[in-house]
Amino acid sequence: MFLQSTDRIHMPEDADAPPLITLTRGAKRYRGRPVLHDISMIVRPGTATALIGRNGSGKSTLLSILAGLLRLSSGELTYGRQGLTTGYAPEAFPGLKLTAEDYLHDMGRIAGLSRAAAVSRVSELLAIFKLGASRSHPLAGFSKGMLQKVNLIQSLLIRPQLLLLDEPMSGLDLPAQHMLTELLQELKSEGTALVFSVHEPQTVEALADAVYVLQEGRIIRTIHGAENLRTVPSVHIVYTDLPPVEQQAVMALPGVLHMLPVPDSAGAACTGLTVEQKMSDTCLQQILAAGGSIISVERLGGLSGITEWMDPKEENGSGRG
Ligand SMILES: Nc1ncnc2c1ncn2[C@@H]1O[C@H](COP(=O)(O)OP(=O)(O)OP(=O)(O)O)[C@@H](O)[C@H]1O
Repeated sequence: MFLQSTDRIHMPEDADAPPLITLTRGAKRYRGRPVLHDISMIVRPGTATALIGRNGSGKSTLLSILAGLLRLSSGELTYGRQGLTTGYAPEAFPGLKLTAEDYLHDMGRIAGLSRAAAVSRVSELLAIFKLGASRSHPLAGFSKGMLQKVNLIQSLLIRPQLLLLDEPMSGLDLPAQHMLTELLQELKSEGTALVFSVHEPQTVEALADAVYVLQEGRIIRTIHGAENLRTVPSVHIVYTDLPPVEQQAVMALPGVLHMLPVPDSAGAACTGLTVEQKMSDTCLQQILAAGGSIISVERLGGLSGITEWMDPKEENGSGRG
């Protein structure tokens, strides 16, 4: 199952945590041809950053740069920690002659795990990804989705501080997508920073704290804050506090996503309530009936304005439209 929206709203992005990655005015040229221009971004621990954009917009190139596999042509990339542990699952993964477990054991050793630790972690992840029965089969005979699972497993062997995933849901069936979403949510809550390219709005909604929209190598839009990254339109209502029983009754209304105390310039104790738009009238009526005063009502952005950058690749053609 995907996490319910209410499960994630209590884990806000920690805006004060020192950045793991700071990219300043990064640019990349391939044989003189510019493919990334003036890219700036900050990635903090325990956050998830989604890169979206049509085919060829530069997402994979940016992820390779963050992974340290490609050099910037200009600009600056700094890491906030020495010895930062990074996992990286590239977009394409080759079918090798090695068996899945031999490959993954080798990758574990390369990542610095002892033999025993590699064997144990590989077994754990093969079971989670439901690949245990194929562990001793050569990767050359694996399906696209099975190869993607092996690709993801190799990126997770060391529980990295920074996890870079290029279209992680690609090729996965729905149960595997749900499982991966939960796994990534767990890693994020443990402090791993996620940066991933994605074409599925529901993955953005389930995980992301920030979205960068890329078009022809430029960031054309950024959206920060999980509240603004919901597929369902929502409304933020600020009202003067109600007595506890009435306050709880409002919280229990269907469609309520988030309730927090908010400061008010007049000094009154106020509550900020985020609610699905279709339930906002009901909430407003209940607040007024309970004696509260409405201070403000604001529609939150939602993902509707950016889903055009996320539709499945197969339907995008060259993506230059
Ligand atoms: N090795 C390379 N040499 C030359 N050009 C490249 C190379 N890799 C990528 N490019 C070009 O860089 C641009 C960005 O490609 P990139 O793979 O980063 O896009 P993307 O957003 O990840 O696309 P997709 O959604 O199709 O995976 C494209 O125009 C692509 O042709």
